[in-house]
Amino acid sequence: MTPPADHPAIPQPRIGVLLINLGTPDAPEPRAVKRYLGEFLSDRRVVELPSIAWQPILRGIILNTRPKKSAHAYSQVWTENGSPLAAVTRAQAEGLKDAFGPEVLVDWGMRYGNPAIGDRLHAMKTAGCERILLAPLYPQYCAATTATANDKAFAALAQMRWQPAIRTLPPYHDHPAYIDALAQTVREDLAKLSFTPDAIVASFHGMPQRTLELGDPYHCHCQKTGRLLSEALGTELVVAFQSRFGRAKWLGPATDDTLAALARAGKRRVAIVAPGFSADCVETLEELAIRGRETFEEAGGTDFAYLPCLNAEPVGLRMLRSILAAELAGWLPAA
Ligand SMILES: C=CC1=C(C)c2cc3[nH]c(cc4nc(cc5[nH]c(cc1n2)c(C)c5CCC(=O)O)C(CCC(=O)O)=C4C)c(C)c3C=C
Ligand SMILES: [Fe+2]
Ligand SMILES: [Fe+2]
Repeated sequence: MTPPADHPAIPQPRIGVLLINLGTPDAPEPRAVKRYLGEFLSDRRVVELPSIAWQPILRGIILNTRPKKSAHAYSQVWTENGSPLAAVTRAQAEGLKDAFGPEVLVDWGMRYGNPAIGDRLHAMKTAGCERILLAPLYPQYCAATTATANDKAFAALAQMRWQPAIRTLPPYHDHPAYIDALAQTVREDLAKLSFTPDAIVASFHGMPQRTLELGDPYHCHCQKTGRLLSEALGTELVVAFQSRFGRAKWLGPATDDTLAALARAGKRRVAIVAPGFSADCVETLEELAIRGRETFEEAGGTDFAYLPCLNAEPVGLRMLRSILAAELAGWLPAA
């Protein structure tokens, strides 16, 4: 039946998959970094302090000191395609473009900065997506990453008259496809090294210790990934937590202390991998690959290798395709 002439246009129904990562500055410059950090560190899921106490510290101290230092870190890893985190997340979305058939649109968005989650959800809805899978690309669940990404998406959906049906990607810290993909890349990368490491470190992003006590499963998810990866590789892994921020107690052991302690204990050859990051970013490429190496060598280490994340490598894309396809079950026509 033809709709009346004044009926709003209704596009062909489609399914959307929105890959979500943390977000990154638009440029490796203090002004852009300040804007990004201002949004990121004002998120009450990230810094769980009352605004009245935190905002004066953030605006009065942190945003006047940190952007310059962080901009320098970003400038050391910036690529011709922009920030590594954005470049890789874009490449992951492009790499999965045809993975689920012509009726599935794969896009990407960032929790902070650009492309904004709300803008991408509106674009997907305009393109006809009546069902959307939100996929925060954090293998280990954390309120400061997974939950806030979903919160942001739901805040955008709250503005829509005709909301799409929504699913969210669960944590995949112990998913066999994820562990197998990690084990395969670690094995292949180790085989390319000119040395055999005395120790392999699995470094995860840190969190305040208090979040573990309050019931966030992040620490347990990281430990489980570490154990499963160690079992898959058939070798011991040293689990550590990086990127300490602020004065509160954070999960430990700290990655920098661990690297120095290994060197001092005579483990002179070390490889380090960051299984909690689905894309290489300033935290892996600058903090681990550059500063981690310096820390290790200053403590007497001789050989250091940073092993890249799964990124948009074929093995990483195969893993994402498999875990996303499982979440689309019942939405996609049976294969
Ligand atoms: C992978 C999980 C992550 C958790 C958990 C996390 C918690 C967390 N982070 C900060 C502070 C900063 N993080 C920064 C960068 C950053 N963090 C993650 C991931 C997690 N963060 C990623 C992927 C990145 C890289 C972004 C990029 O542009 O490449 C930064 C910015 C860099 C810097 O200035 O050092 C800060 C600050 C807190 C406070 C926190 C939990 C409480
Ligand atoms: Fe972080
Ligand atoms: Fe735990």
